[in-house]
Amino acid sequence: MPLNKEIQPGDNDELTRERLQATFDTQQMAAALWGSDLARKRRELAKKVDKLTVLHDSKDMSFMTREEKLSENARKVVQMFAHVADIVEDPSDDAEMFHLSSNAIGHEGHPFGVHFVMFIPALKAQADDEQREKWLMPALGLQLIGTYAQTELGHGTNLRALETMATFDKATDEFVIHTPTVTALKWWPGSLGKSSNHAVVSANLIIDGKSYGHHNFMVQIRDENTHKPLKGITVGDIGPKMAYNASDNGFLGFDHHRIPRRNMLMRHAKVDKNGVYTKPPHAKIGYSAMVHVRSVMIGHQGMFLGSASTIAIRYSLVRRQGEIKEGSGEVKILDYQTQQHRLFPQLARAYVFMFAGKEVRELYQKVLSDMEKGETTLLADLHALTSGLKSVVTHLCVAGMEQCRMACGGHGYSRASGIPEIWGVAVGGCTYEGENMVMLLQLARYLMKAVKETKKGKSLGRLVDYLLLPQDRHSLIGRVPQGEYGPHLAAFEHIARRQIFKVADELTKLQDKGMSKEIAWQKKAVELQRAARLHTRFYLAACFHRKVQSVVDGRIREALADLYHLHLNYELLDMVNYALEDAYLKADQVDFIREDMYRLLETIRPNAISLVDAFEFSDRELRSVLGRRDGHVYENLYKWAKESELNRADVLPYFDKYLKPMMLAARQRSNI
Ligand SMILES: CCCCCCCCCC/C=C\C/C=C/C(=O)SCCNC(=O)CCNC(=O)[C@H](O)C(C)(C)COP(=O)(O)OP(=O)(O)OC[C@H]1O[C@@H](n2cnc3c(N)ncnc32)[C@H](O)[C@@H]1OP(=O)(O)O
Ligand SMILES: Cc1cc2nc3c(=O)[nH]c(=O)nc-3n(C[C@H](O)[C@H](O)[C@H](O)COP(=O)(O)OP(=O)(O)OC[C@H]3O[C@@H](n4cnc5c(N)ncnc54)[C@H](O)[C@@H]3O)c2cc1C
Repeated sequence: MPLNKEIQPGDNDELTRERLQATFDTQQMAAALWGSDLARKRRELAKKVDKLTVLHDSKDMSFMTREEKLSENARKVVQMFAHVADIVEDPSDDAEMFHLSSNAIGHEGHPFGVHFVMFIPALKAQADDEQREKWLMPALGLQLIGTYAQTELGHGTNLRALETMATFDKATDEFVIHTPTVTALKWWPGSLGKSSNHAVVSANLIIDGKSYGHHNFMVQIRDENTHKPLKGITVGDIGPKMAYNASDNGFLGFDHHRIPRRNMLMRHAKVDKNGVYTKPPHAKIGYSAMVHVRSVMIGHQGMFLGSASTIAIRYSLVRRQGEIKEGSGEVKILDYQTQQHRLFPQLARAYVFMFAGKEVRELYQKVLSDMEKGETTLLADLHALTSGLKSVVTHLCVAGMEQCRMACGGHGYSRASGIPEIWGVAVGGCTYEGENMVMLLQLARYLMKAVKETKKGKSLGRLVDYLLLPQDRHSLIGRVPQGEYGPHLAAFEHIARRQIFKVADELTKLQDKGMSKEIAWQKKAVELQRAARLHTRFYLAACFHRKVQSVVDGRIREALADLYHLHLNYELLDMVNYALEDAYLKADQVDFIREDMYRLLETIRPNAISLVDAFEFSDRELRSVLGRRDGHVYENLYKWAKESELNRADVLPYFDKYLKPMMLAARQRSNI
């Protein structure tokens, strides 16, 4: 059977020649990346979106003001829901809906972003049956627009310091929601500024003067018809951001605003009409919407890096600059070893982040169904895993995307490349849903607990059972037959385990000297977050291994294995200092890793375009002139530039207003 190679009439010949070299079928690789069902659905929905002009951008968003962006994406999201039944197979499938919104709307935000990613998950996990009936059904039916209002102007990380109050008034069976200070204003919630009319609000539950910590409450903030803020509510937009400017992240204040008692989300924690409080089965069960987003972010971030890699690799096969051999003509920039070294490891990361995203979603679904039954044993594991992955993946994604941008030279800096916007969206992920450093320290807590268990000969679970294994003193990399990569994965494991035990021992020593646990933690915090990073990078490498092993088709497995082996080499070199510290690796082994990495860059080179084609991003979804599937970059860059709002007239008013008078005056002065 012929292999699918994504060749279409009118493609740039250079790209066609590249595509013909592929050793595998891109549609089969897409199935490995997305899962065969989702890959098929993506392909079909992209075709349908192409035909539905109401879903198309009315002009490039780069040339729009914020208000135009908000209005444009509100228009498109409404059209998207109006046509949803004709486009997707299952509107309740988040993954399919995400791809529809990625194609039709892009990633700059829209009024229902937080509604679907946090508001609804919060209701699903935390509202009781009656409350689900009251709010979840209307929310799913788009009768209301919700947001998730937790962060305040003064505090985002330290949730225990949130100031918004929900004081129970027994006499009226209501909560009084109040913002006592300016720092207590809710700040940042997506779509709050101008779009939402409901919010899940985190506030301190106070009953008879006693605080029970923050809980979640359903608050209507705007009138459903006039959209005006309700009495006692102040709400607005927090202003422009680095990116994500089609989202109206907002502020929100309450002046003794009253809501019924039953507006507290009461699936787990409860308050009855007498003010009697019932504790939830797990203290952090109210954090489930955050865990949900962290779990979806992993795959999304992989996709962002996949988009940037697609743009940079396709462009690097169109762009020619300089000669390798004098007189033999200019080469494609992807033929430079430095360009391959810059881009292929990012491509490999995009692949593994997408695989890890799938694994973590499966664990999330399991924990969610356990929670339905009041079972919370796996919550700590999920929290630890998502905290580490969220931090490492977002950090490596933005570092990788920056490489992609620089690899495109000057044109990468233009918004026409599409990279600045996705970079800006991805970098937000380092901050939202828990600042990365803070989340790494959450994982470190879990790892330190795991060490304690290990010392008793027990394991906390599958994610950390490698801590029970003995340490090898020396690596076998380069000491076993060429082509065996078991020792590479073992090196990730060794490095992570060593750092985890090292910092655990250091903490114990400090405490043995009389230092408090908290101060010892501070003294070792940098080392602790390193342990969390190394553990997560081991998890990612092991996840890549699991994926390669699971592929049945030989050609796909071989092409994926090349990326996996490149990933092992590149990441090990990135963290090689840890392996040199205890002489686990010797200098000749480091050279071996490097040489093997250079060999793999050459092996991957002919498959490069097909490895990015396999993401199957449509041009509409990619929104990049440089990353166009057909490779016709230059004529379209020129066309794009002509759309610039500055080109609407040859002479703009500021010339007559400022520059001309200044030059005239200067000329007059020089004539005197
Ligand atoms: C159709 C789909 C469309 C998709 C479109 C997508 C587009 C949308 C894009 C949206 C963009 C942005 C949305 C962003 C939203 C937000 O940012 S919402 C706000 C997020 N905020 C945070 O993440 C705050 C971070 N801070 C925290 O999580 C906590 O404060 C912190 C964990 C740091 C500490 O919490 P405390 O309550 O103070 O904890 P403490 O009392 O010290 O106890 C620690 C203890 O608790 C365990 N723990 C903490 N969290 C959890 C959890 N979630 N689950 C389980 N366990 C948890 C922790 O491990 C400790 O346990 P230990 O046993 O004591 O060690
Ligand atoms: C694009 C975007 C969308 C958002 N959407 C929402 C939303 O829909 N709803 C919502 O409620 N919020 C939202 N947020 C807010 C977001 O969740 C918070 O900004 C985030 O949790 C970080 O909190 P912070 O801003 O208080 O940072 P800070 O905690 O002030 O962080 C500042 C620095 O202090 C360090 N730091 C803080 N605490 C510790 C610690 N314990 N140990 C070590 N270092 C520490 C951090 O590592 C960081 O370097 C959004 C934010 C962004 C950027």
